[in-house]
Amino acid sequence: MSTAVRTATAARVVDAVKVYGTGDTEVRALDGVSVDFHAGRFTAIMGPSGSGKSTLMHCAAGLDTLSAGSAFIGDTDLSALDDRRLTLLRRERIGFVFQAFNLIPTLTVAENITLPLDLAGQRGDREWIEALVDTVGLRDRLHHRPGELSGGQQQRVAVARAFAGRPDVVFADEPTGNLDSRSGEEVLRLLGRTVRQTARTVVMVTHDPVAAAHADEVLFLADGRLVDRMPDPTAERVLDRMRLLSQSDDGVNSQGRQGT
Ligand SMILES: Nc1ncnc2c1ncn2[C@@H]1O[C@H](COP(=O)(O)OP(=O)(O)OP(=O)(O)O)[C@@H](O)[C@H]1O
Repeated sequence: MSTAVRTATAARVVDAVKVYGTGDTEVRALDGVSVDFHAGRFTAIMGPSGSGKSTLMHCAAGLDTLSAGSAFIGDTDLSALDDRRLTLLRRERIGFVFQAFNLIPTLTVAENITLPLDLAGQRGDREWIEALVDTVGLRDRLHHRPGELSGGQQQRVAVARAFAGRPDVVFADEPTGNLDSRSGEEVLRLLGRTVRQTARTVVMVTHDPVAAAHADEVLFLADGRLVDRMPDPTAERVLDRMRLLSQSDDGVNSQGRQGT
């Protein structure tokens, strides 16, 4: 794989609409969202339950398709790709970290880290992978199986795996949801450090203001719309913003939808 040509925007969606169901059961999970995920930055997506966070992430990452609007990875319009090309793009240009670590129990840590590359028939950049192993602090665990590791260590393997192919962007969906606060903190610091040291891009969906505070910027969704952006967040400010959002959410529920 060629080293990616860095554009200012690693991923973006433009006028993104996602509608589930039809008629009475129709849900507009995304209702006209436009957002750039800047290259070399760590962005968190927050919002009340049902606000569209996971839908936005899945559509931006090519795991789901938009009903209207466009999603781009770099300059590639995902809607222009057939299933095969989309699978290749996900494999080669996107990394994923999920709440469940999704490691293969029969493979060693080292084999899990390079699995996406092995599946793609690529050797990968050895120097990069060696540096990643040190960044995640797992050099002395490389020949262990996931079952011999703590939850935090397993998620660190998943983080290394997500970055192994030097992806344009890593999407993380509640990456600390299954971890105690200390291990969660370690994984978040690791994500932040990897972004800063390697100029990679991370987009993370989270419910947790403390987790969001590790990002360079927090985006807030409500009712399928982007309602605010907060650079240089702190947990307190994120929490305050979320409180306001859930209050206005109550207002929307009782008084009908209000303009954003
Ligand atoms: N496959 C689906 N079929 C029907 N409706 C869906 C589907 N996926 C999501 N929705 C609906 O779309 C809206 C947005 O869901 P989404 O999961 O994106 O929100 P979220 O902000 O990630 O929520 P949470 O914080 O609870 O995980 C919700 O009303 C949800 O019920």
